[in-house]
Amino acid sequence: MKLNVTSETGRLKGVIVHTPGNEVSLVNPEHKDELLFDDIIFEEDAKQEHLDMLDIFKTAMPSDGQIYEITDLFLETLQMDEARNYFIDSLVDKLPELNLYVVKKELKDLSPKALLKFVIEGSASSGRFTLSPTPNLLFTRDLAAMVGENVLISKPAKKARYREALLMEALVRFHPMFEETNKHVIPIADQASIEGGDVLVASEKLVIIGMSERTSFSGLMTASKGLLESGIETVLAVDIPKQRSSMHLDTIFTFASEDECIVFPPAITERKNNIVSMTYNNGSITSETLPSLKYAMEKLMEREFTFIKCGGEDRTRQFREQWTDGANVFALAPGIIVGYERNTGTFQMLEEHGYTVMNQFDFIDMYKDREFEPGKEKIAISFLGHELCRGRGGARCMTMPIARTNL
Ligand SMILES: NC(=[NH2+])NCCC[C@H](N)C(=O)O
Repeated sequence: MKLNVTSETGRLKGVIVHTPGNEVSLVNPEHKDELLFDDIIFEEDAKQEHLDMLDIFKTAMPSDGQIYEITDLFLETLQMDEARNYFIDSLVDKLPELNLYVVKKELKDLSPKALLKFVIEGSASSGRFTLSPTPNLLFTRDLAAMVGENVLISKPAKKARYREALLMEALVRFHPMFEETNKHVIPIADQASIEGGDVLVASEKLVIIGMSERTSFSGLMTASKGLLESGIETVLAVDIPKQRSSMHLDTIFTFASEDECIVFPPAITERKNNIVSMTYNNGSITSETLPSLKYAMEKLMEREFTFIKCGGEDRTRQFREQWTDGANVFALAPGIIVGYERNTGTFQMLEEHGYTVMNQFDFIDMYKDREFEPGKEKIAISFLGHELCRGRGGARCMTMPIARTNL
């Protein structure tokens, strides 16, 4: 599969996900905050909700579309001696606070499967050494972002996500799937942070990056420089509130179609002069402050945009639905989106904007005997995610698209 993503809404052809496993059952409520979970989640239901979400994807994707489980890709990577050694060395060297040098030899002796289990769940069969689990692996979005044929490997801001990032780095570096892509890695400065949830690929020319709790100024600037050097014409930086509830730009702003976005009004439309556009001129970056995101997008993309309010008009509902990822929809094709069913105010707004609202089971049933072909009809598909949403992420957070085709 050729890896290439030049929009947020082009028809989805390839996507990397992680169906939650035992690691979420290992979250102790005493440590949930440092593990970036706001509650403990029930593994069996979370798993089922996730598998049901994947069934929607399978129904909507073209017949040659592919859904990859990230643990399968990690395992294939760690089966290569060179990759395994590289990964263990970086784990020991880059996370010195874990004192893993003590068990470095033991780690090298583990089978690829046991090593992966140790990294994700935090304990190896010998039980001699334990770490906290990595329950956020579920949010594959944050580990990297495909931008055109380039890949930006995230540098997480939070310790709880460091191990995931190292796995991702080894995956991109060694897995044959990334053989072409790994020649086009956007470099990020040391000690800078940037996470995939802050990177939105608006078009082949325009990337939007959130400056958030997770993406630092230097993360933003080095990523922007790399992207502009790789052929992106403009990067729009969006300064957003640095807070838990909106840790990434995609928690308050996502694309639904080529000219419609779902937005959380208090942090998007009610903020002014928080946008900086950056372009590249003869080796240096030129910047300009712009009054609003809508203004900037309309100017740069040369079309009008409709911003649909997450939660609808009622302010409390806007806040409640943003908290449960109402603004975090994922597009399977332009105007074909999925989001958590509980965000009823958001779905109502989508209906008012011409979307047919359907639940996951009706959608799957409707296309069980025929292939889904995206056409003019806009469809907002709702799915159950009462457990999943407690991890503070929605459909976009749980997906890392690697191939989309523009219709
Ligand atoms: N792209 C996203 N919005 N991801 C959500 C990640 C949520 C996760 N618990 C974290 O705090 O890291």
